Amino acid sequence: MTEATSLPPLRPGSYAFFFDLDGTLAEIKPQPEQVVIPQTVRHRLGQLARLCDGAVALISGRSMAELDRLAAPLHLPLAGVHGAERRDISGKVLRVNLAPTLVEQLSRYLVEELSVFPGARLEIKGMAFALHYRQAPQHASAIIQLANRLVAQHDGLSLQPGKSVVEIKPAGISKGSAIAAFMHEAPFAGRRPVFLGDDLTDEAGFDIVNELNGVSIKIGAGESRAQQRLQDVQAVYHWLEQTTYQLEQELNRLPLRRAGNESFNRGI
Ligand SMILES: O=P(O)(O)OC[C@H]1O[C@H](O[C@H]2O[C@H](CO)[C@@H](O)[C@H](O)[C@H]2O)[C@H](O)[C@@H](O)[C@@H]1O
Repeated sequence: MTEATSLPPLRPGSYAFFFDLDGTLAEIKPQPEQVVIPQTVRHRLGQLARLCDGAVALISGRSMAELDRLAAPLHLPLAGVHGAERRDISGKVLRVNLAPTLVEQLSRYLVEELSVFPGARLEIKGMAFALHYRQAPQHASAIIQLANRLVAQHDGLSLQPGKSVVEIKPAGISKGSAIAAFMHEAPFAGRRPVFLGDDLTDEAGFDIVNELNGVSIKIGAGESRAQQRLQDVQAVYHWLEQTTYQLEQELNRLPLRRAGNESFNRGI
């Protein structure tokens, strides 16, 4: 895996950008609600979206409501809850839901079961449940076992391990299928996908991006199927700045090139 540098220059408008959130656009924090995307980074994302006709999406384990809150005032195409919900550029939303009775039953069960592990936290995301143990590392294996047991008992559920968290989500969804769906529709279709992510859930995204001859970038240490690596979130911010600058320069050069060609054609 190589260190990620700038993207190979392509015709402006050739790239589509997909960003994971926690650990990629925002530093990991002790609690999920402490996370922020710095204002300068949101500004840069907006600039990038303008430079590529809106082909910039967030692909996250968080719910879309959370993503909108964290990215405000941007209103980007989104895939939330590891791909269980998706909003396209026109605002159309698609969701994979669990039966309401199952959600209710699992919520009640998990609240009770996690209450015996001080520091553990349950995040209920509608169709998925994140069992956080960042503040209860001594209970990690018991919490993972609990999640495993539940998934084994219910068809239609699957496990998503992450950073100090194990999540229970609908089976058959992934960040990879969310990116693939975006790549079939405007303004993403026909472009080369670039995806940055830091965690296990992002590997499915790297797979599809690799298949589509795109650029996959792993943030931080650890095994990955991504082609390139950036050291940390600060390196992502630097990469984003460089990439936006590069695209802007390429776009700015276009009218000059055309003017130059016209002069050439007219023999001036
Ligand atoms: O796919 P992502 O955008 O990376 O989201 C993955 C999960 O991120 C959040 O949890 C993680 O970040 C928290 C804040 O830094 C941290 O406290 C926690 O330990 C991490 O697991 C979020 O709470 C989850 O819902 C996301 O699925």
